[in-house]
Amino acid sequence: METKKQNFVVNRIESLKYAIVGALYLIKTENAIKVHCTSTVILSLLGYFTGLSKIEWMFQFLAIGLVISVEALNTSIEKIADFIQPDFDKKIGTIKDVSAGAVLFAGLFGAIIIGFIYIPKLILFLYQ
Ligand SMILES: Nc1ncnc2c1ncn2[C@@H]1O[C@H](COP(=O)(O)OP(=O)(O)OP(=O)(O)O)[C@@H](O)[C@H]1O
Repeated sequence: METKKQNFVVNRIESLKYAIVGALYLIKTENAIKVHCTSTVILSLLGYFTGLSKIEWMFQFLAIGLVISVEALNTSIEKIADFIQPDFDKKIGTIKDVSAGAVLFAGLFGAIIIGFIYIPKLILFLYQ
């Protein structure tokens, strides 16, 4: 029983290692992910200096996490598509377009959340 429990913990740590390798690969190779990481730093600094509330921080990180996660899945789908069909294929094109559409949805709603947080602060800053 103890061995099984240990294996479970070891397996989880192994999986985490693979996930970190994947995340580092994305950061090193994908321009979109680099842009999102830069945006994360900028938004975190902006949040710090504008004094976000706990709820605003939660929504900001939720929006950032949503966009980065969907972008990562989109990259994964693109790579699978390129692997199974390196040549031009209408169906592959649709698969990639749909996957890119998911990123667009996440980005759009992420931007709305960020807008809800910062637009009132901007208005207050400009007119007070
Ligand atoms: N093998 C293919 N067959 C048909 N259409 C393709 C194929 N590869 C790409 N496309 C079309 O080109 C678009 C862009 O594909 P691509 O793989 O270059 O994604 P991208 O968003 O430009 O990639 P990145 O995330 O690296 O910037 C797809 O959404 C699709 O419409």
